[in-house]
Amino acid sequence: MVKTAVKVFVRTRPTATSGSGLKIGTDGQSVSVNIPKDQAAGLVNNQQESFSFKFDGVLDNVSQEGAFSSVAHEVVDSLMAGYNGTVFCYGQTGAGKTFTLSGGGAGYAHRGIIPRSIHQVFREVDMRVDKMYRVHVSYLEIYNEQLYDLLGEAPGTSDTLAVLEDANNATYVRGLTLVPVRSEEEALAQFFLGEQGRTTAGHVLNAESSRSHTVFTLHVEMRTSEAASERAVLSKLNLVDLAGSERTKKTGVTGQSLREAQFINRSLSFLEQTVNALSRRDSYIPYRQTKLTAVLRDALGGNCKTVMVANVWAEPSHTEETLSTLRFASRVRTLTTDLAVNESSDPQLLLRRYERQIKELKAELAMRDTLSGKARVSYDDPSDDELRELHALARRFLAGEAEVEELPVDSIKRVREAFKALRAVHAAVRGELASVVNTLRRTEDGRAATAPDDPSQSGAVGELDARAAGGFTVGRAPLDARPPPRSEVSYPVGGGGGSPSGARPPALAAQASTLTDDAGPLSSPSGASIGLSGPAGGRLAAIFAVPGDRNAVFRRYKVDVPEGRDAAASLKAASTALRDCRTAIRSLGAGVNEAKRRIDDLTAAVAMRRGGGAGAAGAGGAGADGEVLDSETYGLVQELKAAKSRYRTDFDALKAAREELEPLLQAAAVARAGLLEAFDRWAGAQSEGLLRRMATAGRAMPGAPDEEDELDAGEAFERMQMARITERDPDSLAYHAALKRTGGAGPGAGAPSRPATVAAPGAKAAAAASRKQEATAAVNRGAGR
Ligand SMILES: Nc1ncnc2c1ncn2[C@@H]1O[C@H](COP(=O)(O)OP(=O)(O)OP(=O)(O)O)[C@@H](O)[C@H]1O
Repeated sequence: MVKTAVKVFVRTRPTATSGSGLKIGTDGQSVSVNIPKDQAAGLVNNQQESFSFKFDGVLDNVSQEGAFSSVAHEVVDSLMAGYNGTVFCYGQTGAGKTFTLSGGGAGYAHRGIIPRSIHQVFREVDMRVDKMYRVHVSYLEIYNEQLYDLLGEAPGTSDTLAVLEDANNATYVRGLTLVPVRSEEEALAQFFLGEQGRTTAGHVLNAESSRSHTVFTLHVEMRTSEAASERAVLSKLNLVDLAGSERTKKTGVTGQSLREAQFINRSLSFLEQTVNALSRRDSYIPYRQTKLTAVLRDALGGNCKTVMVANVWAEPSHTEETLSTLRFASRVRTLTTDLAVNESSDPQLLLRRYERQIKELKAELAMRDTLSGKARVSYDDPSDDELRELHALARRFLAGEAEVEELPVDSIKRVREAFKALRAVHAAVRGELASVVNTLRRTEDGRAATAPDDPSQSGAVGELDARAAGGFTVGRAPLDARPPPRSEVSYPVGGGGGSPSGARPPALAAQASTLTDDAGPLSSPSGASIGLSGPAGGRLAAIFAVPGDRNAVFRRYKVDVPEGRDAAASLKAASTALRDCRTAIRSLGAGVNEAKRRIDDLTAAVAMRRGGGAGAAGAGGAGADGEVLDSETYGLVQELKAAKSRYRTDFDALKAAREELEPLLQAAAVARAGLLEAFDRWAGAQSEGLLRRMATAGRAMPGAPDEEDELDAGEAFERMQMARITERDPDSLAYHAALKRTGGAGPGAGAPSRPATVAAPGAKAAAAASRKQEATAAVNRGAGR
């Protein structure tokens, strides 16, 4: 932290009248005010005649450029180096505060400190190529002790705004809109827009008097480079235009103007009290007494480089106000602030720091284990292999295998994993049980439905229960045989448990279920229309022009764009292979089931013949165990053997086909993803190209007149005007463009932004809102260009 003195400059409003009593020293820093002795009090009295003050500079007959370079240039420099800054103008009403800060009318030469600061900020941004900058602006108004967001969506609502302190004790306004701006023109447009929304009204002393305090803030975020985003420095520059103090008795104001003047005088008097307390180094500083002092807290005694401009209007009739302003200014000059760069706590930076800390803590734990003679414990996350082992152990542990008496849990992490493993085993066993019960139930139901009295249905040779046999099922899975939730099956538990047909990864299953031979319609939610170029562009442009018809474009992409055609062909090939494999599985499954039914029938027939003693004699053959069979039984047994052999062959073929299915599913999913990705890439490139072309052509919408199209008279004049401005002073182009965007009123231009009559607060807010809406529409129209 560096202690810095608040700087104070006096600026005089030019006056034709002589005898003001204000004298400026030749050093350009001192100023004195002479007050003639009060005749009524007699010639010999104690009334002081001359008051002298010394400041950092007196700006008398100084141009706007001169005022900016004395007052604000250095503050903007330190803003760009990461330091907060505040420039505030103080003085009686009509003394030139708004002229100094915002400028006088739309004249470029008369622009004030705010437009000039914006210009300097963006010039620096352009010059410092080694740094990344992000700039935001905000505009706050304090009117009758209420906060107003001049850049908010709905001007006039102040309920959500509040002055708060952040974790570093810095002041900020919660709820205030921060508008991102990428250029001088954008920032100026926001400034002009905010000016038009001010809740100001005319006044007897000065028809353009500001009856509110305003704070225009430039927020700058700087990083050394985008990639190495660790060092983010945040700084802000507050440019504060205080409402002018006035002696209500002298001006004779009444009604609403009197109320406004009372609020202004009250807040300025609290500002004075705060400055007095700070300069006396009191332990309690009454910052919270008004919104103004709360907002200016950092500027007066916090982390901020502060400059005050004391505006004086040295007419003889205002000598008292001039003296009062100079007195206040000299007290402000005794204040100091603590200056420090505001490095942000970047989340990336924090993450890296925490990672380092975790590493160090782990190393420390390991060292303690070694010192206390404990066996080496790993505090890292268990590897996949370790997890698999732990889950296998959990299964064996639950099965009560003798040699597994306990699970290895030497750290909290492993205790947690052991519980997870037990839960997974439990879920898997429960799933298996449910599926066995369902199979049994289905078999029972099937029997009841087909042959309730047939004893041969009890199952004998080659009973095909795919799950029990460690195989698979063909056909539909029961409704309640869905895989358990993901968390319960996060690790396979090993063993020969049957794999239900739905057991492939859910994501893959989901993808596969949406696959169609031609990749189907594009399910992307975005229906944005996009532009086209290239050989196919002509034909496709019409489709892209229809918002929301992305599917049509996608269909054409697969036909007309070579890259899309290739990707679609790959997907078609993968889908065909997948479909063939599925057909083969279906037909093999049917064959296996048919073979199984045949085996069952033959088994039953053989059993019946044996039970009936039919094989006792005749020219038959010998059974496997040497039993003599009659020829018919022998024939059935041979047939049974052949059926079993066919069953096995079909079964093996089915198994092989099932094994092929998974890679084919994956290949189809990959091909589909590849096609969609290629389409997205291509569509992105097309729309970027279109935007670029539109930008170069200076048009917002396709279909706007081409460069060579004839301009109407207004456009031609506008173009000529801009060319002239560019020729005369290229720096002023942004200023004029921003003025044009916002309706051309300019700062301090008075009507129409400042009505000359006093309106009721509600009417004023409504007028401000409607002015702002019109200007916002103009800015938005401009932004599209
Ligand atoms: N240095 C100056 N050079 C030329 N004109 C000036 C100067 N200072 C002030 N003026 C003119 O004086 C008039 C009053 O100035 P301005 O509106 O800036 O006063 P103010 O202090 O902001 O008043 P208020 O507090 O009532 O808003 C304006 O017309 C402005 O152009």
